[in-house]
Amino acid sequence: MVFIQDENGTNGAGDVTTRPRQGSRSLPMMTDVLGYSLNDRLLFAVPKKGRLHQVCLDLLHGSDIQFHRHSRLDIALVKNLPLALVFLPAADIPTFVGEGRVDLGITGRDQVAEHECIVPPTETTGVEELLDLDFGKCALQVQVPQKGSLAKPEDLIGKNVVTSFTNLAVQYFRRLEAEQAGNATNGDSNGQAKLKTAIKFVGGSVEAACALGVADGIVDLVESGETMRAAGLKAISTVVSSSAILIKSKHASDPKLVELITARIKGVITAQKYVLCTYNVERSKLDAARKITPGRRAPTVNALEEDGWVAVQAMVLRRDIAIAMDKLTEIGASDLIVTKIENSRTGD
Ligand SMILES: Nc1ncnc2c1ncn2[C@@H]1O[C@H](COP(=O)(O)OP(=O)(O)OP(=O)(O)O)[C@@H](O)[C@H]1O
Ligand SMILES: O=P(O)(O)OC[C@H]1O[C@H](OP(=O)(O)OP(=O)(O)O)[C@H](O)[C@@H]1O
Repeated sequence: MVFIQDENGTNGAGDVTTRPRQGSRSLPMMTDVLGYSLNDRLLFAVPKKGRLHQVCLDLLHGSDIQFHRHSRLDIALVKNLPLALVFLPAADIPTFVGEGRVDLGITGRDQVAEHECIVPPTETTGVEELLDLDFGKCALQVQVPQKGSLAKPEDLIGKNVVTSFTNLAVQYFRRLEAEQAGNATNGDSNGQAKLKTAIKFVGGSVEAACALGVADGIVDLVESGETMRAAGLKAISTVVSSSAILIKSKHASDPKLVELITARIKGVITAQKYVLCTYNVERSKLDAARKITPGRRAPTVNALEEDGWVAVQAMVLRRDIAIAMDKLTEIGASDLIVTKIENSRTGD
């Protein structure tokens, strides 16, 4: 049972009934709960747990998407927009959005790739990527024990591989086996020889599988590499590179609201990526200063009361700001101030 909560934060159990949604779809919908209907609301799926959960909540907060969610409830109505949040496991979000049951979602690109292995997108189904959210960066990698004879992915052919991403792993080893057999294919399973490599599913702590003798190698996510190193593993190949993405259904019910939410989220992501740098510099050094801080379009330059000096303001990538400040200091810039950007609309 999925529960729903009204705008005032009151709890209520939600019946699941079949109702046509507004727009072109006819969908099973949770409706008429405590007098509130979801039919007029855009549905937005958010990871309910795991690595992406808190970052997504912060992103919603930064985008002024206001809601109150009771800890036991998987749906929360948004107070200030015709939107309802649906809290789902990251792995399930591509299914709900891909089938058009939910309009928008945030999940990892790896989860979309895993889903698309078994449910390839068609003209009317599957998800569209709206934004790369620049967090949740990781890579799905083939890993083997540091000590041992396995050195390349081909060495795992015919052996045991453990993963939570069985579809991507099957596709990967199917291609590898076909290549080894001198019969390269696009990885499609139709008419292919039986897979020699055994791909086994585990839901978590995949890294323990080799040490416990369940696997010869694993296919698992790596970010910092700490888990892999601690488990005595090394990466020998990358299956998919991933980050969190905003996705939409091909039948999203309210395109204007989708656009508004995308713009708000993009504003927050951009704000997090950049800082605002202001400083004073001699006008004779302005060209050099411009090269160091070109801004997104161009820096803002204002005359100072003091002759021969200007004040400059420009957005600078957060990761580049220390080097930019070093270089500005070298050309004689002074009064450098770096400010956090709370939110932004950059127009592209
Ligand atoms: N170490 C990591 N660093 C960055 N992103 C990650 C990492 N691990 C997973 N992710 C991203 O987060 C998504 C969800 O993974 P996670 O394991 O947190 O979800 P979960 O299985 O729902 O949660 P849990 O593991 O708590 O049950 C992954 O598909 C991936 O895109
Ligand atoms: O490279 P690292 O920064 O160490 O991150 C990688 C780890 O993060 C993920 O697991 P998570 O911690 O989410 O838990 P899980 O094993 O239960 O999936 C992933 O499955 C790795 O185990």
